[in-house]
Amino acid sequence: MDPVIVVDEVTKEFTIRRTHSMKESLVWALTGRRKDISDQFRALDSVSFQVGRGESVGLIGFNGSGKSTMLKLISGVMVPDKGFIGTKGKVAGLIEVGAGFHPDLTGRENVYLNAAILGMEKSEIDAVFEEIVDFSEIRDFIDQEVKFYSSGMFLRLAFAVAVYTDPEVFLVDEILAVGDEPFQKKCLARIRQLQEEGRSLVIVSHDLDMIADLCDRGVVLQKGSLVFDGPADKAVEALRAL
Ligand SMILES: Nc1ncnc2c1ncn2[C@@H]1O[C@H](COP(=O)(O)OP(=O)(O)OP(=O)(O)O)[C@@H](O)[C@H]1O
Repeated sequence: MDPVIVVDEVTKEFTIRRTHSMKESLVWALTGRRKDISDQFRALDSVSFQVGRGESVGLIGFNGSGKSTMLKLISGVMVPDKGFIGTKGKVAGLIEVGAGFHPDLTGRENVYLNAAILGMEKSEIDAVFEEIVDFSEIRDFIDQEVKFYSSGMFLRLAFAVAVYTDPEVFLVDEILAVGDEPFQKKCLARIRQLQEEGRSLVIVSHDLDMIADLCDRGVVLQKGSLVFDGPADKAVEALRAL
């Protein structure tokens, strides 16, 4: 396998800030503030897997199992506490829809901003701008500030920008959740096109039938640990049996 993503023994912990009673805080202060008063929560525990060039991998698991955290680590918006993550080629993602969008800028300005963040030159963006707008089908709103967009309109523009930036590796988290049915179909068709072009995909979704249909492989996370890595249909069976 020619890996484009390597995840090696990756651990990610979050600090949970909970409220403490007066007594707890007092005891903590009087005992010399020795023990850390905040709790550590391990969202990912020594997870390892690889994604090969041209492969489509579904990342599945119940709520809170660590899927989105894993995608954020692969995209580089978060860093692991332990372990190593490596990627090859341009990675584009649809992780938190609209996260890279600035609310006070228009759709048009955000397309340029996001595409530039994803490494495109202005001339390259000019060349695909019309296609991005056509794909998103929100031409009438492209010069409106995005703070007035609906969540579906955000998704449309964010998905269009991500696919037209020509990524080697495409990361998608619950892509279809807020899009209407015609747009979902269009996104799926575009994803299949990326697959045919030999791009690598990592998809997070609770739509297990779609994962089984769309992906070659499935990785199952349970409470932050990898519990299955194999053919997508078998991964879905493994998750349903948990
Ligand atoms: N920034 C953060 N600070 C604290 N805890 C976090 C943070 N991000 C995620 N977590 C915790 O890590 C765990 C894994 O979250 P994550 O979003 O990766 O799960 P998920 O598998 O994508 O869940 P879902 O299917 O519900 O979207 C959860 O318990 C969540 O509360």
